Amino acid sequence: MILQVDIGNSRIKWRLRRQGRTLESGVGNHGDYQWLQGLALQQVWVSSVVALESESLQAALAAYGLPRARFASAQASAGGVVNGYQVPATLGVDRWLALLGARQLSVGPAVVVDAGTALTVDLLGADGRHRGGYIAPGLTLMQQSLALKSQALAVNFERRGRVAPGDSSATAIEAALVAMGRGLIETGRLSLSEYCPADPVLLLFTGGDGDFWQRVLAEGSSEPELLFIGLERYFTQGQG
Ligand SMILES: Nc1ncnc2c1ncn2[C@@H]1O[C@H](COP(=O)(O)OP(=O)(O)OP(=O)(O)O)[C@@H](O)[C@H]1O
Ligand SMILES: CC(C)(CO)[C@@H](O)C(=O)NCCC(=O)O
Ligand SMILES: [K+]
Repeated sequence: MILQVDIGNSRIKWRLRRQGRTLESGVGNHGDYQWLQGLALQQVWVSSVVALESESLQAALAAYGLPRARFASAQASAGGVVNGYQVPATLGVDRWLALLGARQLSVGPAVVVDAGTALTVDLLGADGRHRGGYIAPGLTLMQQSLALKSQALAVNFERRGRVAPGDSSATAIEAALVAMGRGLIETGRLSLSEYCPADPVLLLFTGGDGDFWQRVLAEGSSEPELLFIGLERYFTQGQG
């Protein structure tokens, strides 16, 4: 069995794979690795954007007598994708793997939206060139930033995904955050379409809030496993 792990800033997601099939998957908190105990693993493939947590996972694997983790990192190019960063290794590995995953799902131009702690929007041309991207605070982080400075703004909102002007604090905040996120994603699409005016651009959504943003944009597709698809491509195409 191969264990695949996605260590994000908020949580850890994992899935167990055998012969291209998922046997089990789960979500956990940083520092909690008890679920590893007793697993029969041949390999452990990891995407981590939290260095300290990478070390904790490695220590837990050693403690349970399991194989050492192999960590993916952003490359200059691989799997038909060319990293658009000036310093390719500084692109977040989760963004890199989502781009590899996007390439696996589609050969056309794609806007890859990873809506986790941060909301990242990355542009992938039909030629496989990454045309850069955007990093914004995610929905929860944006809401928390208002609450941090004002008690009056510490209100929870329903996630209705509407942008109509609010008639309460909750609806006013939600409408603004939705408009901001939508504007960012649409800006990304517009930038990408300058490289490929004739091609329809595919929107791909992933991350904890991926479904939400897919509904807001009302197009494209929600791909919760996008990072894992990229992780598998990374480690099975010889670049790992
Ligand atoms: N059960 C859940 N627990 C925590 N967050 C959730 C849950 N369901 C949806 N979310 C949303 O997912 C977001 C976190 O997304 P995700 O789990 O992708 O974060 P992450 O992968 O740890 O962060 P990142 O990869 O951006 O560093 C939160 O902002 C929250 O709005
Ligand atoms: C932006 C996040 C936090 C999104 O998870 C991650 O991809 C990261 O830490 N990136 C490194 C910085 C960058 O991608 O420019
Ligand atoms: K992410």
